[in-house]
Amino acid sequence: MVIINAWAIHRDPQFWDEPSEFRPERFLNKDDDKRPSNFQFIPFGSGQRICAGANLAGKLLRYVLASLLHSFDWKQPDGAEKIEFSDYYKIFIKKKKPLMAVPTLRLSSQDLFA
Ligand code: HEM
Repeated sequence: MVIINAWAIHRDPQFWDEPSEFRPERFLNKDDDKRPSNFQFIPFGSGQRICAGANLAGKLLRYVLASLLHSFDWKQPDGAEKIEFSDYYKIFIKKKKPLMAVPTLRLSSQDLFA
């Protein structure tokens, strides 16, 4: 059985410039082909057992993130340390230090949150 380690692939400098840097703009250029068919970017796995919800998740994630940013102002709790981005990998990736974020309602009416 071959086990593909997506964590290692997603951080391989052979495929990604400065792989540990948070640079979401690297996904903006559609001509720069980093799609799953090239097996450089496989958050949903690949092949026969590829995630059955990949398309739904791709659409939902944008909607969920946009809704959270639109509906709330976000800040760290008082006295919190600087946000720490490092992570570790076992079966899945976890942040080394949990991120605490405090939402505050930002829409003018409760009805707008429905
Ligand atoms: C960001 C969200 C998600 C991520 C990162 C994700 C990732 C994955 C991964 C890595 C696998 C294993 C693929 C493999 O074995 O090669 C998987 C399997 C699966 N996922 Fe997701 N998934 C997500 C959301 C969803 C959603 C929203 C659904 C359903 C509505 C879903 C349904 C499934 C199913 C049914 C499988 C098993 C497919 C099979 O074994 O044939 N996933 N997912």
